[in-house]
Amino acid sequence: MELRGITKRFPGVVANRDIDITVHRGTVHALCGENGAGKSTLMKILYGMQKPDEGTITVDGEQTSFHTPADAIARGIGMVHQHFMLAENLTVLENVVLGAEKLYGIGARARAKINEISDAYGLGVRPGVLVEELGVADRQRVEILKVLYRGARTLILDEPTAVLVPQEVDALFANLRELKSEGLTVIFISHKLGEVLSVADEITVIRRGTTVGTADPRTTTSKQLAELMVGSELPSPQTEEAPAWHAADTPMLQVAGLRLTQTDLDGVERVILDDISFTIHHGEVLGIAGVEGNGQSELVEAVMGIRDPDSGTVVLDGRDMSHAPTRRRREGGVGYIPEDRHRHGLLLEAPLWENRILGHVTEPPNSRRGLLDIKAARADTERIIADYDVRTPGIDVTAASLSGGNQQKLIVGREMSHRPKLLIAAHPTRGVDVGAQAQIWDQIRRARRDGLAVLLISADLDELIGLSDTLRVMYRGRLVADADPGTITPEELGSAMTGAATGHLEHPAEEAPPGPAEGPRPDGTADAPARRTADAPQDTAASKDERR
Ligand SMILES: Nc1ncnc2c1ncn2[C@@H]1O[C@H](COP(=O)(O)OP(=O)(O)OP(=O)(O)O)[C@@H](O)[C@H]1O
Repeated sequence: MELRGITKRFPGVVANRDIDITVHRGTVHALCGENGAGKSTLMKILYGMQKPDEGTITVDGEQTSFHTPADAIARGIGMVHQHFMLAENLTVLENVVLGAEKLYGIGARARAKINEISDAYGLGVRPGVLVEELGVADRQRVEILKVLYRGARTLILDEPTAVLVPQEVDALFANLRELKSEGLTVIFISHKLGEVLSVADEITVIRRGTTVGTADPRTTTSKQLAELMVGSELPSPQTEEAPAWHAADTPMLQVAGLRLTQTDLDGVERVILDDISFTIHHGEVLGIAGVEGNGQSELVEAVMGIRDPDSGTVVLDGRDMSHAPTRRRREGGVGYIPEDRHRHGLLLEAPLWENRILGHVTEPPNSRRGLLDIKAARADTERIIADYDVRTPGIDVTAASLSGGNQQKLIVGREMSHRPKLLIAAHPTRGVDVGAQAQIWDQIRRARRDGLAVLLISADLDELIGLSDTLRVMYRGRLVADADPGTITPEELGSAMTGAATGHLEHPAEEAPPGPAEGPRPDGTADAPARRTADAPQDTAASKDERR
């Protein structure tokens, strides 16, 4: 596939400027670049979601132009989005055939085809299972299978490893190698440079909308790749960890006996949060590790007052907030970086300066003596954009027009600007490039030294281990084990999380091959002694068979 001279302009921004890329069949091709470099725009063009202003796309020697994703699919190009688009209450088979009934029907032929594809690429997908019973990694495989079922020979994956634990990443990469060996082509976007180097055959680097070069993963280091991305030597490759840090004894957040149940459509009651209790002290980061879907999101929403638990208490800095609305909790000093930035973090169609006010209407500098101070809010938006390096043509563009990573930087900047006492941070650096990630980590560490308490949820285990003072594992709505962030490795933590969570599911494809070397941790260490878990009941992550 050849892209030549691709240019795409948006008001005030040239997202892609004369981009050239050649992707060879049967390879894994990675696309790297800073937030806002133009990667997603390029992939959207390739998938028919956006039309380039200039340039040509040639597939198998034939020049093509895509007007819709259907055109791209017809030419064998499929995309797996970061947000999975599966219907939970349908089976794998139903999800796969939905909208593609004409291909192999909806019965035995479709089932046979799914099994055939699954076997051919070692995906281990079973057509009869309900999607709601599947973990994140399995859902991703269903999404991949869905695209293959429609005849894709080239797969575009948008940050496919963002939600996976290390073992699942290894398994995904094994799948990608399998696809490649069958002559399929994979193009993927990732900010995790260690992973890029371990799986890609070719790397194209985009900087400020232009291709600045290709890198050979066999001879390039993460540092060199990052420098190619930013266009200069990295000022400091690693974030500086403060000297040994001890949190104060004063509790900032006390959660006790939190229980949340939900009744399914068929009347069955499911326990989402089961007797959750913990305390976070002033200056303490409590990290909660768990495979997505084990109650972490609901816990965050219960603490924020977005969800009403059945019972339990939430005490913030000595004040009972158990029944307080979200706004009062925020005014009580809670900063919130939500998991879903589009649903809870931003007003996508509003300009950046209005988004800067969002959730903080009554606080300075946004308001003065009860009145909105738009001038001050606008000026502060400019400041956040400069401080957090949010790449945008201005503060009057909509949040929707920012790249994903830049949207995230805006949210982090907004929440940190109000000097919260407690920060509820769900995946605070998801989609953020390596440079900005280090900056956000530093911000959180600095604020922690001034007493900030943090409830941290993250699928990035390096981040979770690197930032947390206390680490707990969540499984099926319960906090089942403690881990020592000082000694545990991401692989061990990943095992603790997946071992419990997937113990009852079939995972043939998760037999990971000898995987590529993992990158270093944020604190610079590579290996650590065995995991130490405490107070882990018998049926917990720690004691279950970790690899099925
Ligand atoms: N619909 C749009 N309207 C206006 N500007 C846009 C639109 N989509 C993207 N842009 C701009 O184009 C540029 C490239 O954005 P893009 O999303 O392609 O970056 P990216 O490399 O994928 O970044 P990230 O790593 O943060 O996802 C950015 O400056 C962004 O603000």
